[in-house]
Order: sequence, then C-alpha cells, then structure tokens
Amino acid sequence: MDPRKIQLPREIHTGPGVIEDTGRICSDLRFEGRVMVVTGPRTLKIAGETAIESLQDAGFEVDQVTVGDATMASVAQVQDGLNGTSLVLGVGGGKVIDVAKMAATLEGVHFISVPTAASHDGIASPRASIRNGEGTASLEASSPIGVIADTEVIRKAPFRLLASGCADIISNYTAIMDWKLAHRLLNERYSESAAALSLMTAKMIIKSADAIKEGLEESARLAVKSLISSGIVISIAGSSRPASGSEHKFSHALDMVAPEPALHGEQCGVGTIMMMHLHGGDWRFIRDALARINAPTTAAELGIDPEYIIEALTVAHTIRKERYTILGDRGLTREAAERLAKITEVI
Ligand SMILES: NC(=O)C1=CN([C@@H]2O[C@H](COP(=O)(O)OP(=O)(O)OC[C@H]3O[C@@H](n4cnc5c(N)ncnc54)[C@H](OP(=O)(O)O)[C@@H]3O)[C@@H](O)[C@H]2O)C=CC1
Ligand SMILES: O=C(CO)COP(=O)(O)O
Ligand SMILES: [Zn+2]
Repeated sequence: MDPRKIQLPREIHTGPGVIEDTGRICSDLRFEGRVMVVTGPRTLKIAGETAIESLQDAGFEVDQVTVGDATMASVAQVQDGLNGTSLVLGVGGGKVIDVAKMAATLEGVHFISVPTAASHDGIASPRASIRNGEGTASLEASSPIGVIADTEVIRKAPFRLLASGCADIISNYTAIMDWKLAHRLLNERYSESAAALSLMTAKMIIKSADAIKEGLEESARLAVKSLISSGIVISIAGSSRPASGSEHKFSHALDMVAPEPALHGEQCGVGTIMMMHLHGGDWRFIRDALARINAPTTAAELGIDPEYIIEALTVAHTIRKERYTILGDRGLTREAAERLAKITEVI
C-alpha cells in the first residue's frame, strides 16, 4: 500500500431505513446500468432483497450472488458474475463484505458496503480478510466508495453480533501496544494519529458500555459509527495494524484449530484479555468492559473447548509472521499458554 495515499469512503449513510434508499444513493453517486449484489444465505432475506428492490426501482439491472466463506474461491465466484457491472454491493456480515470488496478491487469496479450487523470493523476499511490454506490473509483492497448502514436492520440482528463488533473495537487496545512494540524493536512505520484515533474509538466504546443494549437503535448507531471510525483508522495507517495485533493472531489461530469457532470479534475480545496480561497491562479492565457489553470473556462463553484455546495460543505467532507482536517469533510454550489462560480465567 502506498503510504502517501489515504483512500476513504465518499459517502456514509446511517440511520433507520436507509437501505430502502440504496437505488437513489447509487444513482446520486452517478452509477448506472448493471450492478451486482453479494449477500449471504441469511442476509439475502434480511436485507439483500430490500436493496435489490430499491436498485431495480431506480432503474438498475441487478445480478445477485450468495456466498458462504471468505475464501478466494468465493471471490472468484463473484468475479465470474461481473459482466459489464458498474458497481458491487456487499450486503451482509464481515465475510460477505470482504468477499465483495476483494472481487470489486480485483476487477477495478467500485464497491459499496451495506452491513447488516455491527460485528466487525471491515465495514469501511480498505482491507479484506480472506482465508487461505495457512490461515487468514489481510489483503489490500480499495476502500468502499460508500457505506449504507441501516440501523433498523442492525438493531434487529442478534445482539451477539453487535457485542462481537464492540469486542473487535476493544481489541484495538492490545493492537496498538503490539504496534508500538514493533516500532520500538524493529523500527516499523508507526502513525501517532492512527494509533490515537484507534485508541480513542476503543475508549469511547468502553465509556458507553452500559448504554449498549439489545434492541436499541441508539446502540446500533453507536456501534456502527465506532466500527466505521476504526475502519477509517485502518485507511489512515494503510494497514490493519491499529486494529489487529496478537489478539487477532489468536482469533485467526482459533479459526484454524477449533472445530466450531466463535465469532471473529468475540474471539478477539478474549484474546485481548490474555494479550493484555502478556503486555503487563490491566487485563481485568478489558475483561470487565467485555462483560459489561455481554461479550464472552471465557472459553466456556465462546463455546470452545479449553484445549483449543491452549493450542491456538501456541500457534498464534505463526500467523502473519511479518507482523511482530508480544508473541515474539517463538510464541508461547504449551505450559506458558495454559498458565496464561488460567491466570486470566479464560479456562
Ligand atoms: N476487512 C477487514 O478490515 C476486517 C474483516 N473482518 C472479517 O470479518 C469477518 C467477521 O464478520 P462477522 O460479521 O462477525 O461474521 P460473518 O460474516 O460470518 O457473519 C456471521 C453470521 O451472522 C449472520 N448475519 C449477518 N447479519 C445478520 C442479521 N442482520 N441478522 C441475522 N444474521 C445475520 C451472517 O449471515 P450469512 O450466513 O447470511 O452471511 C452469518 O451467518 C471475519 O472473517 C473477519 O476476519 C473483521 C474485521 C475487519
Ligand atoms: O479484523 C481486523 C481488524 O479488526 C483486520 O484483521 P486482520 O488484518 O488480522 O485480518
Ligand atoms: Zn477484527
């Protein structure tokens, strides 16, 4: 990524019912002709069909693809369907948005992000997290040209998704500590402004933790705006560094080793508790903040066997090796991993 260039969304629409304006918003952005809507199996009914109807009413010809996993195979599936398409819209959770964003980037087509849940900070980011044989790669992508975040759709989504998004933001705490460490040890490029904004976003979520409640439009709005802000930080930094450190490596490792992983943000939240302990910081503060928003803080709450937590801790350092973190180059021994998970009451 070119460090001299910052790419940001041009328009951000948030509020109850904005998804019904999808067609008009795309016309106002001067798009016309054929567009592609990418959704997931559930989100097609929840929001995809409304977006498609709005686009058709505005005179667009609409193609639609449903994807499951965030893999290069799904990206290729979307690319195959792009034929004279002027715009790709990703209507769904983080995986759908990443697949649609990556396919649009590879084909040189604009992309609009239409999140159906406040579950991840990829909503407005210029990265796509795509799984490959070795885990998850954070790929360079174009920033969405627009975001259409309907807080009524997001309010009605399972609360677990919103709590997961808040945990993804809280993980900025240890991501920043890891980034600073890599800057000090390896002279890695570091942006004070990106780090400050990332931390401020995480602090804001923790400050509002008691106001984040199930079914409230206000909670959906607060979470989605914070996630957009965290995504913009990723744009400023030119990498996901300010929002992804050792706690994300732990989550990516769990995705590989656990037979049934939990949600991305949930795993990152639990990882943040443990990585904060490794950094010698106030891990109880992180744990209590997560508990206040009803995000998981233990293996049992993640629904993951303690054995996989230990295994993920021992292999986390092997993921994205170029990203130096508190896990170092050698990672944790099994004994150290078990002790860490026990001390922090994760297992
Ligand atoms: N690019 C970036 O910068 C970032 C990317 N990520 C990535 O994002 C992904 C995590 O996103 P996340 O959203 O947690 O996971 P998913 O995209 O897997 O979504 C989780 C589930 O929630 C469902 N869902 C979404 N919206 C609703 C709704 N309104 N009502 C009911 N169900 C709904 C999805 O349905 P369906 O089955 O239809 O999809 C899916 O089954 C990870 O792959 C992570 O790596 C995370 C942070 C940053
Ligand atoms: O999840 C992210 C930020 O929250 C981005 O993560 P990765 O760069 O680790 O894929
Ligand atoms: Zn994340």
